[in-house]
Amino acid sequence: MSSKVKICGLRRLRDIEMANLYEPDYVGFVFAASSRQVTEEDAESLKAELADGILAAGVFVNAPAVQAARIAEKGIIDMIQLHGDEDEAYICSLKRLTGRPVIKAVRVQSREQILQAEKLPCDYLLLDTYTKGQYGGSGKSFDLSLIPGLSKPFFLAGGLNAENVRQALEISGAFAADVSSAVETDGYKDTDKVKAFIQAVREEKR
Ligand SMILES: O=C(O)c1ccccc1NCC(=O)[C@H](O)[C@H](O)COP(=O)(O)O
Repeated sequence: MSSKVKICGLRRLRDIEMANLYEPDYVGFVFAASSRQVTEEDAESLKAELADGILAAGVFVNAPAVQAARIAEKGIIDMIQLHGDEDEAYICSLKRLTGRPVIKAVRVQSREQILQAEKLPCDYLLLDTYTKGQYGGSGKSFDLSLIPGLSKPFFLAGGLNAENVRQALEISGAFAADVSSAVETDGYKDTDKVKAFIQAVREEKR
């Protein structure tokens, strides 16, 4: 099956116009502390302009479940992406409150850690690079040989770019490729880089 693609950290109207043009499967709005952080109000305006077929994931780090639930309830996000220390009880309550798919990020340090995370009641994993003091969006890659055989679909993240993404998808067997840093110039999403990344993922289909 062909791989999906997610562009994370959109925060300007022009980012949404770019997404509508190149049609990634998913975009991400970062609500956690980050240079890419958006407010609920920003995200609401951006989602209103996003084409119907593109799903928006809200990215949270140890946020109160009611915050994510409120944003989902307003229709600002279609999926919930958790990058902190959220546990089974937290994920269960979020699913009960929202009924939305949950993506649980793992900042990969070991194979065992990924296998443990697979037992969580999330719909997808997102395997990302462990960087001390940073919850995501580091632009750094990790050792793909740490990824065990998984029955749960997973997003592959961490230092992907248009040059390395096809090989990374082939090696890992990921359901989707997720990118942020490599499709930016000076901290903002760059149309040409986004286009090249999406094309690279989609060429992998052939
Ligand atoms: O991107 C951020 O600033 C961020 C901050 C806090 C938690 C998660 C964050 N990003 C989540 C993502 O989905 C990124 O796309 C993922 O970490 C990959 O980023 P990159 O290595 O820069 O491509």
